[in-house]
Amino acid sequence: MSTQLPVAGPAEVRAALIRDLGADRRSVVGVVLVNGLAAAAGLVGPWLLGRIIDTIRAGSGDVLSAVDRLAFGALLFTVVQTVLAWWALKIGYRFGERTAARVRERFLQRTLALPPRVADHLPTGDLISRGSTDASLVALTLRSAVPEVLVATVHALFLIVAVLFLDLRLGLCGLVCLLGVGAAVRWYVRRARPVYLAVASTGAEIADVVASTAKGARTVELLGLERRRTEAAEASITQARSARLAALWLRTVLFPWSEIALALPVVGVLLIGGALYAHDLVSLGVVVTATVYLRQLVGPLDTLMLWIEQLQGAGASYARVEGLADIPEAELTPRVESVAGDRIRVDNAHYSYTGARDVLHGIDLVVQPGERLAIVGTSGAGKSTLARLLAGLDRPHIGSVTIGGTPVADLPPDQLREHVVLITQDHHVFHDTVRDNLLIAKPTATDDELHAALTAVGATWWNDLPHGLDTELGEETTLDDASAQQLSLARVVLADPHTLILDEATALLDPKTARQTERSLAAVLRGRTVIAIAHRLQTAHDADRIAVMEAGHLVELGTHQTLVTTNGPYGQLWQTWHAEPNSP
Ligand SMILES: Nc1ncnc2c1ncn2[C@@H]1O[C@H](COP(=O)(O)OP(=O)(O)OP(=O)(O)O)[C@@H](O)[C@H]1O
Repeated sequence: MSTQLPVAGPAEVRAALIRDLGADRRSVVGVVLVNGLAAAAGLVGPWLLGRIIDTIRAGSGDVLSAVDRLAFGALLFTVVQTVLAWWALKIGYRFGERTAARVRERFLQRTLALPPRVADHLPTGDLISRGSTDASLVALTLRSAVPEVLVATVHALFLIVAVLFLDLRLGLCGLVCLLGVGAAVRWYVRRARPVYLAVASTGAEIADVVASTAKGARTVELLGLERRRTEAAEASITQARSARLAALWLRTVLFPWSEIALALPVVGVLLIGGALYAHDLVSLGVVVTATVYLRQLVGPLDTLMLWIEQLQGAGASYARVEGLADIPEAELTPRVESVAGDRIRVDNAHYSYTGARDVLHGIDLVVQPGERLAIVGTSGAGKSTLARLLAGLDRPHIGSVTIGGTPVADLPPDQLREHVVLITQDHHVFHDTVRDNLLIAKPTATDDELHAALTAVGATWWNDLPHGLDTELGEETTLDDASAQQLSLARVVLADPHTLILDEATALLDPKTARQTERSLAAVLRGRTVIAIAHRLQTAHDADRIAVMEAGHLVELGTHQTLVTTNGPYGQLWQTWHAEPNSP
């Protein structure tokens, strides 16, 4: 597949948002209802103010006690409004937290469900920035923006409807003056999506360049590529800067324009209301109430403006987070009902990393269940590439690699690890408890099974852990290399695959760690099919059969005895090695 991750379209983002809101619809309805009550309570204060003015102007009866009653009413409703608004926000924030968690979990599940051959080719920086920066922005927006936008929208609608009810002429005047705000928002929203998508993707580009430079730091140093990598980083920073400046420019136009536009309704109503009052067509109290309502409108509209800006950035991030769902079906792996047997077959497998040059040229190989096969060959012969195909981390572009007739690379991760596991020197210990580090291999395992797996690989250190399986690794306890390797071998015991592929599992370890790891490995290998890339000919000697590779071809296949007798490439290698003074 392409190395670019898809971005969801506006319709998909809308659908995802509606689904997320719908999943917690009681809270959404709660926010709207409670806030509606708060907004209604907020309308009473200005209306009572208008009544106070009109009562004073009329001057009949007990003006003072009437004004006192009206003022007390205004105070009471202000308190009610404050309490209701606080309650609405509380429901809203809780809803936001739950929805944010749902979005993050969905992203994580989609990422974990990707088959290794897809995940392995994804741009790491882009994936990381979607899972961190983008997911956080979406979470923050859902937590804060959705409740506040709902609250502000309901409040603004109530105020507009109230002015219209109070006096239709003043209400219409206010609405016409509000058109300026609408025009500002329309202008901004039309331009914002591509600009914010560019901000997010150029940010991811920087992460990609930095991550790949850090990952290949030794190669960069060896080949003297520092200048080229620095230039690549500078180019991506320049692109990110232009994208951010474009976003900033949109903001510098939107905010001053909307500030001016927000003042217009008050000015308009004061002018028209003043003229109507001068001709006795409206009372002073109504003009004051309408002005206060429209003045109050600035609060929610300001909030909406601020969030519209944030929503554009969050919308772009939502599109990136949801984009993972758009990876074509063909790239994903449906569950395979059953795999018929444990036999591994490689038929005419051709593979190319770049699409230009094949590094494997028509490999044919059958590995019988329970067999120990060693793969030998000079550096660059294609041993590791073949191991990746056998482990389902990639698929050949011509030919096939199957287990029990099913293409290995078509198995979803949880099914794949029940059949075949590739063991290299790369083991990962998560900053998590020992239990959770092990359960990723078999989520249903009991504590007894976890203990048994650790014991099987000789990881006696688990007895000394301060909190047993609940000990946090990386915080309370750090594991040395041999123990970390044992932990990952215990995962293999739990996954219990019938086939193991070993690629440099101990080649670069220091002798003490290597010896310890080899002992642990021996326990794991028992009773399984083993395909080992052999760096020492002694390993090949002990195997049932040996496959010899040269320049991407499988040139010999047979038992040690046959190959030595034939005296082909392996026989000659064996003789040379035997002639060396320190060979056994
Ligand atoms: N990620 C990659 N991108 C492009 N080419 C690659 C990549 N990995 C390996 N190759 C090339 O594929 C060919 C086979 O490499 P491979 O690592 O499979 O050989 P190997 O026999 O395992 O070698 P070694 O024993 O040195 O690990 C080599 O020419 C190598 O340069």
